[in-house]
Amino acid sequence: MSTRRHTALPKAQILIEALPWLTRHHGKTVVVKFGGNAMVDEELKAAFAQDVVFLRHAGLKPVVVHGGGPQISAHLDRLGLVSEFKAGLRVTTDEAMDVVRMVLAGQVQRELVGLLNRHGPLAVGMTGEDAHTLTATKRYAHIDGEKVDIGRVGEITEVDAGAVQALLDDGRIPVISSIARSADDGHVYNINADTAAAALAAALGAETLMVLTDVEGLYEDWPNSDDVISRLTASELERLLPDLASGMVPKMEGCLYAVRNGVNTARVIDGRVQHSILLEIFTDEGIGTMVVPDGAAPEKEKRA
Ligand SMILES: Nc1ncnc2c1ncn2[C@@H]1O[C@H](COP(=O)(O)OP(=O)(O)O)[C@@H](O)[C@H]1O
Ligand SMILES: CC(=O)N[C@@H](CCC(=O)OP(=O)(O)O)C(=O)O
Repeated sequence: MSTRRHTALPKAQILIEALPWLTRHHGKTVVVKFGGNAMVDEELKAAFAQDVVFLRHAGLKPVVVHGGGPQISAHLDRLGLVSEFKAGLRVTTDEAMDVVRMVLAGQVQRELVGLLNRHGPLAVGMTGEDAHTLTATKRYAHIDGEKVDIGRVGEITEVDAGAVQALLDDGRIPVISSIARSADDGHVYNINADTAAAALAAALGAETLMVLTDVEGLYEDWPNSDDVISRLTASELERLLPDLASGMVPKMEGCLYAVRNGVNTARVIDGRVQHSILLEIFTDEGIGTMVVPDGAAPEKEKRA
């Protein structure tokens, strides 16, 4: 008797390719930073939510930290307020801080929670203010050796990951806005979302920090060529940092901080590619740029 050919066989092969990655990541915490520019397309947002829920059902513990730079700028613009960035950070007046908080916690975070919860009672939104998750003091920008006041922008001084961990232990998906409580004056601070994600990944002892953005990864010679660096060590990244342009600076500083503080890999991946998270975690190829600690053995890496 001849064996019947099943047309669905390739699907089984795809699932089997994911098996080693499923085994490797089972029970591990993955912090995913969803950026403003990767977040403006409705289909991409829905696919992002599917990926995160997939991770959760595959036995990983995803945590979402989100930005919303373009959404904040659009709202400020509607109010007739100008957006100014210095050294990649938004100059945040007291008035702008109210808008940042309202847009991140009241709009962007709510939308992400809603998209994730289409798939079940999983996501719980919070900001870094909640349960002392993120505490910060005033941060200054350093431009050409000068200390510049950029308003209510914070430098994270302490992370208490207890509330986030409790949500993970309860099987939830925490969705966190990048706002911190102030250690010094009872108000709140605006934190770059890449920086917030890296600090949380380290505090949670995450396996991976994954930063979604609107480019393929870290370009070797931006903007002159589109060669993406696929893997680099912490020391190699440290040497590159002074030459990076503003948008990439907090991302790569965050990746460096994460791998220097116990996170096994930090990746920058293209959020414009549908299901980029699944491609990165569950396929042999992987996409984007991966940062590893110095001396990391290739077999410990996800792409090995
Ligand atoms: N070496 C580099 N590789 C890739 N992108 C770079 C590099 N240097 C600067 N950039 C810029 O950084 C941008 C990403 O930062 P940003 O716009 O802040 O992202 P997001 O909104 O996702 O947080 C890219 O779109 C690109 O214009
Ligand atoms: C201090 C600072 O610059 N905060 C950012 C916070 C949001 C953010 O980081 O959003 P993206 O990840 O989309 O860029 C801002 O106000 O735009």
